[in-house]
Amino acid sequence: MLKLTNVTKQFGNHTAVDHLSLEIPEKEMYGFLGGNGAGKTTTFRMILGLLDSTTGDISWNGQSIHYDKSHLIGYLPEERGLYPKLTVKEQIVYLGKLRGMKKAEIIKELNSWLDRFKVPEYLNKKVEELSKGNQQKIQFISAVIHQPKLLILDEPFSGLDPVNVEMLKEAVVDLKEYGTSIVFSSHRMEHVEELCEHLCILQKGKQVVQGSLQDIKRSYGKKNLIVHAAFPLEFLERLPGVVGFRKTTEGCRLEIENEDVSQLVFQELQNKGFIRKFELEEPSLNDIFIAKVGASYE
Ligand SMILES: Nc1ncnc2c1ncn2[C@@H]1O[C@H](COP(=O)(O)OP(=O)(O)OP(=O)(O)O)[C@@H](O)[C@H]1O
Repeated sequence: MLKLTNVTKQFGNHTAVDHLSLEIPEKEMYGFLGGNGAGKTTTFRMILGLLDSTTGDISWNGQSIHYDKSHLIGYLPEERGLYPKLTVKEQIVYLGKLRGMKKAEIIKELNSWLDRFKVPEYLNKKVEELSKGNQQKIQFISAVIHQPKLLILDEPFSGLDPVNVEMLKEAVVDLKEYGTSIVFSSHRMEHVEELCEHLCILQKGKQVVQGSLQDIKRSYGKKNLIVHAAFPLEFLERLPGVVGFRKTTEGCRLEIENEDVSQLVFQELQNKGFIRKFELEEPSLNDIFIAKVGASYE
């Protein structure tokens, strides 16, 4: 289990990470969210031992994490860094050996990943000859080749087409099922919503939301109401309890204070004309993210 207790990182007077505490057990994918500059990469660097925390403690199964534990950890950084002139094989063999693996073992593992990603022909290609998306697959392989117990993925799906996103998602879910603890950062809320049971949202280094996805949604309270109708719906905006209104091609999407407000909306719609859809929805993670940090996303 990865445990961060009251971790703070200061750069001069600037507090990049402010009393961060979290726990990530085995077989768990933890969503780590925040706008630009929120402190995600700084946290990852502290977990990796590349930066020392100013105060607080980071431990893996009860022991402090040091840089010499790097074989335990796999890291896919946001800024990709492969050697363009090396072939895929040379590259991964080099990185695997740094993590204490034997050449034969590395090649076996690499071939199985290349097969899985449907690119076995890339084994002897230079990295610079591959498309950006395929380089991304190789970078992913370089992060998992040594079967790390803890995997840190910073924006793993950026730059990938939808087919490859699905392929990588399946790989990540399998690693989780296999027992890996995964920390996953993304600006794409729907990916986090799909993959993570627990998450936190950072703003200016502080956790403004944390817990299970289900509890976070429940405690947010507000719900969305989708209405499709054959008559104008603007009047709904003025009803008490309706806190947001967005016109859509087929009707509108309301944000309501709580689910009881849907009764009132339903009554107001009756006898006004044909209603094709009336549906109460949980708030999306995107709604919650925008409500909590939207004003200062940049
Ligand atoms: N080495 C450093 N020296 C000084 N300030 C730093 C350093 N590294 C990060 N910061 C500052 O710490 C804050 C957090 O940065 P960090 O890179 O961790 O954010 P992030 O959440 O990863 O953002 P993004 O989503 O844009 O990658 C920012 O205000 C940044 O300017």
